[in-house]
Amino acid sequence: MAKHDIVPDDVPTDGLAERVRDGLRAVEDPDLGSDVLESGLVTDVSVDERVVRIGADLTGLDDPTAEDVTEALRRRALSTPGVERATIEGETPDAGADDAIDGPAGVDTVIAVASAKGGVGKTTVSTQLARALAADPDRDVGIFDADLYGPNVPELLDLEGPVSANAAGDAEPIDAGDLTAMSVGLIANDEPLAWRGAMAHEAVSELFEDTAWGDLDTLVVDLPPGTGDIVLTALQSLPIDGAVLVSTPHPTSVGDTSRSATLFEENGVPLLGTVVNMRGFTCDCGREHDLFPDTDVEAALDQPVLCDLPFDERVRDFGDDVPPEALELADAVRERLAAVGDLSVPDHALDLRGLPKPIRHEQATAEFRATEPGETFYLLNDHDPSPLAAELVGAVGREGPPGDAFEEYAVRRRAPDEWVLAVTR
Ligand SMILES: Nc1ncnc2c1ncn2[C@@H]1O[C@H](COP(=O)(O)OP(=O)(O)OP(=O)(O)O)[C@@H](O)[C@H]1O
Repeated sequence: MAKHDIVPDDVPTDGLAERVRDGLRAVEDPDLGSDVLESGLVTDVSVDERVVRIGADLTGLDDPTAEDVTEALRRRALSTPGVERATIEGETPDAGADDAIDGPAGVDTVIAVASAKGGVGKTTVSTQLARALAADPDRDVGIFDADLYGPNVPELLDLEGPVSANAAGDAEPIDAGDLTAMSVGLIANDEPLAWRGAMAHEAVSELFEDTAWGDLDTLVVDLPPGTGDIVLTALQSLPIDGAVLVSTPHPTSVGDTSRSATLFEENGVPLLGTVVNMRGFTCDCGREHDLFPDTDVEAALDQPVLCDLPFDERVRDFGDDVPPEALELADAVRERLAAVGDLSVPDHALDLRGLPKPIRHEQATAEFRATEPGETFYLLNDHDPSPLAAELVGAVGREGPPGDAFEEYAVRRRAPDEWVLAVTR
């Protein structure tokens, strides 16, 4: 952020926003010719401790013009006596919203359950996890079966269609005891599923979006297996807060799971950990057998093992009692969610969404430089800010004395088009 050359301490901050607004009237809207306030290009001016934030609707302008206007607004704001810093924020309504779905309004947390391969127990784990989370009488929990090629949740929970629509035309989830459930299987009428590509993606995201989930604390999503396009588009379009991976302890399964982990990480979905399914069994004589005692899943995947599930009838029993291992899994998931949890974003976070790309870098660098040592710099973006973060940390880190450099930063995807970066200097 550019600093005002002279900041007389005695310039009062009372009425500063109004004085900045007056100054901005000298900037012309390049499309309409009138001043930027009259034309509505500037949508908001606020001041906090001599830091001015200007909301601007730059959506109709090409990048070079938007850059010029942004620069003119910033210069004008900084030339107002008493202003120390000035930041421009773009309008965000359509920023990056192409395929992204905003979370269902009443759903607090979405947990995805995924596996690298079919048949490793993903549906069993997601269904038992949902039941275990719902065992808390104070929590409302739903399950969304997005596994197009094996939508088995209805079978496990003994559910049948038809699915009815509410007055708004949204699909009503089916009551499944302590849970509510929706499955692509409930709308497919037992027809062979031969969905491909865009059609499959649309089926998953549309059903997710068009389901009347109501108020839920947690929604568990059983994703299709693999790392192909359908999983990719599902994890890019659904508002997932954290993912649980399911693997068997077989070294090949663990190797494949590490590729799934990479896919999730690359898409900014926090990994909560792995469930190692069919870890071992207890024989009739009572002895426990670990099928792959040498496999250190935690080390191989570099993420926590949430629980080891035995190969046992109990795990695949969806009767009245939730298996104790599933209750432990639910505890571990809640704990991990709290640990990786949402980065809460303060009001003063720099919101880069809606700004042309060249301006984003410039503004982020300026604000980051102005962050005091010990303070945390927060930034909102409509796509993964990791490359920008690495650039900031590298460039500004090198400016300080040796040993002062910092490399740690946290990136979270709060929604498909809302990413948060936090760096503490
Ligand atoms: N821990 C376990 N102990 C005993 N049986 C299990 C266990 N986990 C899963 N199973 C059984 O293994 C089979 C496959 O499980 P499941 O359907 O959950 O896998 P999946 O990964 O969802 O498969 P897909 O998505 O390919 O259909 C099912 O018959 C299930 O009952």
